[in-house]
Amino acid sequence: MHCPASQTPDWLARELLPSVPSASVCDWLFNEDSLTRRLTELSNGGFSVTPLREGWLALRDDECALLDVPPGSLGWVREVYLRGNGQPWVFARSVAARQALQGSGLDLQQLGSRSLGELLFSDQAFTRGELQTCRYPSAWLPAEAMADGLWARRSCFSRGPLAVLVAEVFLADFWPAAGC
Ligand SMILES: C=C(O[C@@H]1C=C(C(=O)O)C=C[C@H]1O)C(=O)O
Repeated sequence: MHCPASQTPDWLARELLPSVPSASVCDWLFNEDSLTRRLTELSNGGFSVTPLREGWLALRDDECALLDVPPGSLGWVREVYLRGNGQPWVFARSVAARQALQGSGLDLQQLGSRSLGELLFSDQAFTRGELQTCRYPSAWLPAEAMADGLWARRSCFSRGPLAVLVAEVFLADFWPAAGC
């Protein structure tokens, strides 16, 4: 799905943000620990993952740029809700280019409602790249979660030639639950 340039977000590292969010928001945007672990703690064990859409799709321009593959490259796309006590707290979109996945041994297609984080954080061979943030385009969210100006973050988990780009959008109901 080609997105007009006006919609392609400007992902920025913390030090490049024109205005820095509150300390509590920054903690969620830039903390490098597993979000699965943190949401499990915040929900007192009430964490769950709901797959929304998965499949081989053309990756978006901002994804291709970061993964350093040609525009329109095919990749595995996994979109999920991360829920706290049943409430959608985060919309996550994780992608990996098809040619990098093939032969990598990483089988994203079998994950289902297990957390991708359990895979990425249990394998010491994965290294996490810089965390970047943006205000996520509302049109890229599921209809029921659409809202302007939601904070998102993304980072790339790499293992040799394989790169998994994980974007996490904090939904409106998350911030009151986190006490922010
Ligand atoms: C990278 C992590 O995995 C989480 C789990 C995801 C999934 O199951 O699709 C997506 C985004 C992540 O927040 C993590 O726990 O930090």
